[in-house]
Amino acid sequence: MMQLTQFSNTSALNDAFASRLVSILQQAIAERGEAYLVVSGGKTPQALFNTLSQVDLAWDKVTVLLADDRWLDAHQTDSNERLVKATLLQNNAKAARFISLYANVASAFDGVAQVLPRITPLPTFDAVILGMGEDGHTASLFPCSEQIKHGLADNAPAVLAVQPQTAPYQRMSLSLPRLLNSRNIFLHLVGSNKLAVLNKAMAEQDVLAMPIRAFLHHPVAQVTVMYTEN
Ligand SMILES: O=C(O)[C@H](O)[C@@H](O)[C@H](O)[C@H](O)COP(=O)(O)O
Repeated sequence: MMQLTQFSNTSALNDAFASRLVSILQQAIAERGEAYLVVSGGKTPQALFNTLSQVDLAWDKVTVLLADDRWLDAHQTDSNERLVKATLLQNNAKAARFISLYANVASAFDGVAQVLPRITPLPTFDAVILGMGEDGHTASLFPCSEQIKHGLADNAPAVLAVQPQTAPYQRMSLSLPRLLNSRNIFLHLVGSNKLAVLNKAMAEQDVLAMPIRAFLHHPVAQVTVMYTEN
């Protein structure tokens, strides 16, 4: 199920989104003593990360991880880990714990053995922030990849290695069931081209053609779309 929340500009969206996330994380800390926040890389969330990094929160009780990363060491420009460390894990949020999806081996496929034990034991997440590509991928669940059925399967492991055919780098991605195991799921979209992709995803059901549909059409999960045109 999908609920669309529309904002008049990026800063209104980021302010509202940051306060919503803060109340979710605060409630988690109050109830369970810790909070788990899953974020996406790419261009869309960068300004949100900056806003979020400055909020007043018991960040030392928050664990941050990525929905997916490119198989690059954390010093390389296109690494999502680099991005999160440079934008989100700054200011107050520097105190948060970060769990990496990377290991220093040549291939993501070889890295699964090291990354899986970091993610499998984690409890239900408090918030997952997804992004979406113009081909309908989310996290690194790419429609073009050989691994897509594996990543969308009900019994998929928490993480899997993915080789996209239409995007650079091997990826490490959380699977559909691991991402769905969250108290709150958001989809963060900026720009009318992303709204057009969302509308296309809503219009039909084929999840292998557009993996984001597995979230949007899920019979139980509620996906809150945070959207602004610019
Ligand atoms: O590693 C990644 O690239 C992401 O996590 C990916 O799923 C991203 O969210 C979308 O591709 C949207 O990317 P943009 O925000 O750059 O449009």
